[in-house]
Formats: sequence, C-alpha cells, structure tokens
Amino acid sequence: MDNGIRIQGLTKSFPSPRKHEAAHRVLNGLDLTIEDNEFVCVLGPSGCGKSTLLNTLSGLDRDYDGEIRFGGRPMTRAGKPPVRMGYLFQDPRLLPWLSAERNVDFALENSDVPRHRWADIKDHYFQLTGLQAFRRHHPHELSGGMAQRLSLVRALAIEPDVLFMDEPFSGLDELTARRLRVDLLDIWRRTGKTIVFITHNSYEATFLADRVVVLSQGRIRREIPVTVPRPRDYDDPALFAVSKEVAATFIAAAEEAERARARLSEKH
Ligand SMILES: Nc1ncnc2c1ncn2[C@@H]1O[C@H](COP(=O)(O)OP(=O)(O)OP(=O)(O)O)[C@@H](O)[C@H]1O
Repeated sequence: MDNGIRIQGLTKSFPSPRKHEAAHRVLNGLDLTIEDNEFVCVLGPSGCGKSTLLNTLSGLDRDYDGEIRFGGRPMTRAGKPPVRMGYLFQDPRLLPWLSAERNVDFALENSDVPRHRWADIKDHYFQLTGLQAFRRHHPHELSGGMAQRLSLVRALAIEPDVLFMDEPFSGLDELTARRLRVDLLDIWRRTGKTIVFITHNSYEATFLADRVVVLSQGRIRREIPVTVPRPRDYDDPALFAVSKEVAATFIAAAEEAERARARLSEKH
C-alpha cells in the first residue's frame, strides 16, 4: 500500500483571545509531498507551526482548510484516518501505574491488531529496542532513554504505516539520543514506514532524513535533500556541509520570523 502523504494548501488559524483581533494564521497554504517510505525531518523556529502541522497530519486536529491525502486516500473531517498512525512525543507519555508490557498492551487494546499477534509483535520490538529484561518494570524504574524506547515500542506495536515524531529525542543526553537514532533508522530500514520527524537540531535532521523541510511562518522556506549514503557518520564532512546549510536556512527563517513579530508589535 502507498503511504505517501500529499498536503495541498494546508491552512490553519487559531482564534485570537482578544475579541476584535483577527485570527492567528499558523499554517499558510502549505504544500508538501512526502513519498511512501520516505524519512522527512521538519525544522523551523519556535512557533512556526511544526506541531500544528503534525497535529493536522495525524488527525488530532481536523479543523483546517486544504487537503491531506495518504496514498491518495483523503483525511476526512471525522472517522478513522486512512492509514494506521504511530506517534512519539518529546516526553514518553507512559501510564505510570502500568508495567512496560501493559503500557504496550494498552495501545494494542485500542488498535485493530488481532490479539493472536500481540505476543510476537511485543517480543520483536522489546528485543529490537533492548528492553526484553524490563517488560515487568514500571516507567519510574526506567531511565529517560529506556522510557523513550518503550514509547517507541508502544508506537510501533500497533504496526503504523506512518510514524509522526515530535522532537522525541530532544530531552535526552546526546549519547542516548545517538543510540536511539541508530535504532530508529534500523527499524525504518526493516519496516519501510513513512516517517515525519520534527526537530530543532540540524545535525539530527541531516543524520536521519532523506529530506529536510525548513518551515517559516507556516510555509515551506526550503526543502534540502540529504543524499549522503547510509550508514552516516556525524564526523563525515559531506554530512556536516549539509547540516551547515540546514542550520543557515533555519537561522534565516528565525530572523525572518523575528522581523515579522517586530512589525506586528509596531502595528499594535
Ligand atoms: N491550541 C492553540 N490555540 C491557540 N494558538 C495556538 C494553539 N496551538 C498553537 N498555537 C499557536 O500556533 C503557533 C504555532 O504553534 P506550534 O506549536 O505549531 O509551533 P512549533 O513550531 O511547534 O513551536 P515549538 O518549536 O516552540 O514547539 C504558535 O504561535 C502558538 O502560539
């Protein structure tokens, strides 16, 4: 099945808290195509609409203008999204009163994965993420990296076609984050999912992505393909050159956003 994503004219506004003020337009007619099995990182200054984009793509927020299609199948205003989706957030969002394994069961209970497959799926992902020995542990007994691995197991267990990740490694130390990036790339290579990954980190983006999309004020400022072959090395000058380009685009976007904010505050 084709699980590519086509976004056309995506526009999202939030009403202003002040009565007579115009709504705040966060996504501004955004067009983006993400291929089936592509790994795309989205980067952009704070407030440029990254999480809003992810919320609309994932169906958490369906109050927008424009069109989102998954392999040609449209996201509708209500009902189930056209593909199975997995999410990973900055904090692991585990249920503290349940063991690691029961946290995964909880996600499976709310999915349409048949029960007879659960044991194999759990074995597979607990093994893959090195958490086999911790299945009976509770979240407070896990390190930050382990807890984030568990939330990855939980996201993958429901066998999503598309994985949405909102700064999932930004709260971790760099060594743990590096290990998890390698784990994630390994899982991506084996399972062929489409991944949309939000980050503030240009090194992380270029290490992971097929393509980096830099957002600015609710639009795409630039798309930068990363053609450096995998496995990639952070010390590779070719990778460093791309991440410098990504960082420069990011900084230009942030400066543009600052100027826009200054113009707005002059008006008021
Ligand atoms: N529920 C909401 N109601 C009103 N405004 C909102 C809401 N959610 C987001 N916004 C506004 O939309 C803009 C974009 O927010 P969003 O969280 O998408 O940015 P972001 O790029 O993910 O930022 P960050 O990198 O800081 O997480 C911000 O100005 C924010 O205040």
